[in-house]
Amino acid sequence: MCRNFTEVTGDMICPNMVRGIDHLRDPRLNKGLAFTLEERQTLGIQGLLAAEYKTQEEQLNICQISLDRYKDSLNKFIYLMELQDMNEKLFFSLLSKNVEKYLPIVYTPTVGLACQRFGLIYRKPRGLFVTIYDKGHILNILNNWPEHNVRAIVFTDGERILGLGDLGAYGMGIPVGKLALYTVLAGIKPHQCLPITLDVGTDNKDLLEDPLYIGLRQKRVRGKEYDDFIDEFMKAAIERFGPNTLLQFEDFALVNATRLLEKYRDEYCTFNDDIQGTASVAVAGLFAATRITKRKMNENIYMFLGAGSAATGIANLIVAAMVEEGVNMDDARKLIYMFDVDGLLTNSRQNGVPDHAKHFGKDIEPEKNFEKCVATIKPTCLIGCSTVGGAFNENILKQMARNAERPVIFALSNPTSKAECTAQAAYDHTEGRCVFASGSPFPPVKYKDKEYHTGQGNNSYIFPGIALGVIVSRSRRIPESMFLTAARTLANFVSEGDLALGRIYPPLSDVKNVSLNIAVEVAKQAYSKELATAFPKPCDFKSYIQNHTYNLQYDSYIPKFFKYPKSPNIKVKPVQDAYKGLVLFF
Ligand SMILES: NC(=O)c1ccc[n+]([C@@H]2O[C@H](COP(=O)([O-])OP(=O)(O)OC[C@H]3O[C@@H](n4cnc5c(N)ncnc54)[C@H](O)[C@@H]3O)[C@@H](O)[C@H]2O)c1
Ligand SMILES: O=C(O)C[C@H](O)C(=O)O
Ligand SMILES: [Mg+2]
Repeated sequence: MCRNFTEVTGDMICPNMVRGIDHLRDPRLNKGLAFTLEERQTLGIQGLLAAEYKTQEEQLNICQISLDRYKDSLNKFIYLMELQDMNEKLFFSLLSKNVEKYLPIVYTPTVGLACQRFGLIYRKPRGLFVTIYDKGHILNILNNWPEHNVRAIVFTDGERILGLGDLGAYGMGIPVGKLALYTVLAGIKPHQCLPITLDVGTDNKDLLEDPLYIGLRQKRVRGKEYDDFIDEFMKAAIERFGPNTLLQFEDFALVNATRLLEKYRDEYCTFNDDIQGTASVAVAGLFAATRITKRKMNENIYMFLGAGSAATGIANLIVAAMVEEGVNMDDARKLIYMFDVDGLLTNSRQNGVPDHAKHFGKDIEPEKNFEKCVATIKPTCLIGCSTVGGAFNENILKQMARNAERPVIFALSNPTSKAECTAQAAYDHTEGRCVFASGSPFPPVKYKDKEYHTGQGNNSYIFPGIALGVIVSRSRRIPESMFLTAARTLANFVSEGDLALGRIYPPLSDVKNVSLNIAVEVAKQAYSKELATAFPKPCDFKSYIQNHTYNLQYDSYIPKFFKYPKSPNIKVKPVQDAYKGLVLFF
């Protein structure tokens, strides 16, 4: 039996005709043993499956049992990737069912390990690899992508994968993981998402010598040739998929991240997740923390370890938040200190202040000892975006406990091994008085017989909702104000119960609702700023957006008008319990 794809799925457009067997081979159509007998017979696939019928719920239980059998997190990751390649709805419904349990596998920290071992676990390709040698015909490569209705691209050049450094083409795990979260946390349809790795080589010596490496085996191309390549990619992306295609920069190194964002933000529908998404989630956490510390945003002194993409993104949004609350911009900047690999950002230090962080250079004596800075400057908020695991040592944490009654400590570097301190260390060395968040999840902390559930200050609370709002409104651009709005929306979701548990973010199980609300605010802003291009403007934003999201439930492949002809000679008899739902002919 042949049918059109559009007819089958309702929203996929594909000129190819779909045969019965394609329902087993195509992960978007496959339901495994959940094909009813009627479907099996209608599609001509009866006998290609075992006789048993299983509901989606039963299949989910089997997946959970299978996953629980694996002790090694990388094996869990491989299982989930294979599930995604086999049965997309089952994959996404499994992740949605228990976000707290499965996010740490498809996302940080396990995705970091998966990227490091990408050559070993690479089986079925997912996403596009565009290499520097495709320069001049990138559009042709994008034309090879079989989906036409792509609305969002997450792309990396693999140079700063989490805090793990240059992983070259192995970085593909990141855009794939981010886009899985687009669907799980915001309900964006999977076929509208495209992960891309821009392969310009790698400067990672180990990878260049790794026999398993799958990318270009050469040093990174830099300078004009790199810039021209990125330029051609950006142009080709919108030529192929339309002018309002969302282009999310992910895990670019500091040398490129800020300058590329500045170059493209007013010309394309683009944002840098590490700069802007991170800023938004961190500021949301700081907003929520004010309810515990009773200090307003401008009653804090902020100290960053790391002054790269994430740190300066956060610092700039903290300033914007204070300005919105009536604080003078210069006064706001004075409250923020930064410390990078060369020491405190002071105007008189040897290498000067890097351009991207120039607003935060201070006219004080240079200092290379971070611990000393924490003791003399006495920050009340300490924010780690340095990629240096364990950098917030016992002395530093104890000093923070002296600096404030309720010190705020964010260890945002990923994956877990790169976190500036663990949740347990933060509580132990601040007598349980800290307000803590980390980029990767930590298990609950016990301090003096009380259990605390610390929050995950990760941009995953932000980028899916921003993307959903941008996609549904077809916004032409993504102004900075959307990230501040997203931060306020997220902070409003933090309940008194969360705060009592020590959490300044809502539980991960609420993220879907958070994303929906962020999307509503983002879309409203797109219309009010005349950036939206989807018309007519919706009356009820929430239900409009909900109507555009992915349905996790299996589709029925029996067209409504189709009545399966029952032969009078066939006796239909329901079989015993083991064959629940399956009707066999005897
Ligand atoms: N939680 C989140 O949502 C989130 C979001 C983005 C980035 N991050 C994490 O933050 C980290 C940094 O990301 P980025 O994009 O800012 O990277 P980046 O390369 O742009 O910046 C790293 C910064 O750390 C500084 N640094 C390096 N070694 C240092 C040392 N020994 N002492 C002091 N400073 C040092 C560098 O000078 C630089 O300023 C990564 O681990 C990343 O995973 C987390
Ligand atoms: O990927 C993450 O978990 C967050 C962030 O984008 C990062 O680069 O660390
Ligand atoms: Mg990132």
